[in-house]
Amino acid sequence: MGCVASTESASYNEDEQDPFLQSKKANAAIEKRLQLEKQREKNEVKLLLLGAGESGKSTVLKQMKLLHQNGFTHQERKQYAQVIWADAIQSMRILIIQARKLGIPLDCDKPNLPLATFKQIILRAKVLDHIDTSVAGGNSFLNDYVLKYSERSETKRRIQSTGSTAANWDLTTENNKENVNSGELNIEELSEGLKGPSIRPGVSAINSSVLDRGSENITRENIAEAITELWNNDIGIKQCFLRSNEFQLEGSASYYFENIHNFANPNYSCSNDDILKGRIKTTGITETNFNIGSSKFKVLDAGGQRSERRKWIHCFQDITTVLFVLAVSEYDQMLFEDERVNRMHEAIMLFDSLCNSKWFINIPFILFLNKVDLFEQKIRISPIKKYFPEYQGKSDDVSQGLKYFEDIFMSLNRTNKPIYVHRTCATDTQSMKFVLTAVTDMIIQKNLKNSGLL
Ligand SMILES: Nc1nc2c(ncn2[C@@H]2O[C@H](COP(=O)(O)OP(=O)(O)OP(=O)(O)O)[C@@H](O)[C@H]2O)c(=O)[nH]1
Ligand SMILES: [Mg+2]
Repeated sequence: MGCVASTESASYNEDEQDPFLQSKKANAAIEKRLQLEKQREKNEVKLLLLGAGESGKSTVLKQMKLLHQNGFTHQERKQYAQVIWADAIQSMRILIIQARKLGIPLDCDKPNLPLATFKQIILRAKVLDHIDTSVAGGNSFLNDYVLKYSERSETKRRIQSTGSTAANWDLTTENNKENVNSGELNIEELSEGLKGPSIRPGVSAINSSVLDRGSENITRENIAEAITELWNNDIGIKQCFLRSNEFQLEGSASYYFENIHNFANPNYSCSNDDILKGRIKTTGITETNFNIGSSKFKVLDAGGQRSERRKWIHCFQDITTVLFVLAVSEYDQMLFEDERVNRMHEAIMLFDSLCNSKWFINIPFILFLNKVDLFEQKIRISPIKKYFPEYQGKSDDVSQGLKYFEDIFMSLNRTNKPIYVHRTCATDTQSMKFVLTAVTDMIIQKNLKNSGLL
C-alpha cells in the first residue's frame, strides 16, 4: 500500500515539474472553459423590442418583469405615482383647451354652473408645485414634460420634422433632433388666454374661495375633485375625449381620471396595473436580463420616437429575434413628433425598413398587433376606411380590421424569414402571460435547434 502511494506521489511530482505536461493541462482547462462558454452562449437569447413611439414596447417588457423577475421596485412605484399625477392634470387641461379649439361646447364654460370653478382649478394649478420632480425622474422627467406640454415645443416639432418617410429613420440623420431645453419651461402658457368666464359669486363657494386666495392655495384634493367632476359631469369633456385622435393625449388618460383619488395621495405607491398603464418615454436603449428555463434572455428595449431611432443601430448585432410592437389602434392618429404623419403609415415604413434590412435578413420576427382593446372600442366610432380607403371590410368587424392590417405587414416581408403574429393587449397581465410564455418557448426551441443543441 505504502509503496503504491509513494510511487503515485513520485509520478505526481514528476508531472508537476514537466513543463510540457503542465502546458497541456492548462490548454485542456482553457478548452473546457471555452466549450462551457460556447454552450452558455448558445443558450443565450438576445431579444430586441422595436416599434414606433408609444406602441407598447416598454409595457411588454414590464409584463416580462412581472412574469420572470420580482416585478417593480418601490422606487418605480413611487416614480410612476408622480408621473401619472402630473399627466392626469395635464390631460384634463388638454381636454379643456382642445374642446375650445375643436368648437365643442363645455358645460364648465357656462356661467352659473359649479363646473366653471373646477375648470379654473385645473387651468390655474401649477403642476410642478404638486409633484416631487426628483422622484418623478429629475431632469429627464422635466425635459420630457416640457416637450410634451409646452405649446411652443408643439409648434417647433412640426417645423423641425422633415415629414418625409424613409429619412425619418435614417440612423445617421440629425434632422430628427428635438431641441429639448429645460429653460423653456413655460407650462402656464397652456392656460393663457383661455381662462373663460370669471367665477360667479355663490357658485361652489368652497372652491371659489380656494381660487380667490391664489393658485398656491390649490391643494391636491381640490385638483382631484375638479378632475372627477369635469370627467363625470361635463358632457363636452367626454365628447372631446372621444375625438382625442385629433390631438395628442395620453392613451391612459381615462384610467388616470377614474383613479385620480389614489394619485392625489402624495404617499401613494403605484399598483402593478397603474405602472402598466403609466407612461414614461424610453430614451436610449435599456437592457434587462432574465433567466427563462435554462436560457438567459437579454431583452433590449429601444425608445421608439424618431429622435431615438438614431441609436438603434448600436444594438443590431447578434440579435436572436426581433419583437416588433405595433399599436394597431393608432390608425387614426398622428405622430407626436410630427402631426402631419399618420402613426400607422409610420409603423408600416418602419417595419418595412427593419424587416428587409441586411441586419435582420435571417432573423425571425415576431409582430405584436398591440392595443387590440382600444382597437375594438375605436373602430365603431372611427371607421378604418376614412384613413385607409382601400379597406373593404365591415366598419365594426374587429377581426376583419385586424386581418387587414396584419396582411399589410405580412406583405412587406421580402425575405424568407418567418414572421409570427400575435394580437395583444400589453396592459392585460393575464392574457400577456399566455402570449409571452408561447413566444419565449418558441424562441428557446428555435435557438437550441439553430445552435445544434436540440
Ligand atoms: N389600452 C392599452 N394601452 C396600452 C397597451 N399597450 C401599451 N399601452 C399604453 O400605451 C402607453 C405607451 O406604452 P409604452 O410601453 O411606454 O410605449 P413604448 O413603445 O415603450 O414607447 P417609447 O418608449 O416612446 O418608444 C402606456 O401608457 C401604456 O400603458 C394596450 O395594449 N392597451
Ligand atoms: Mg418605451
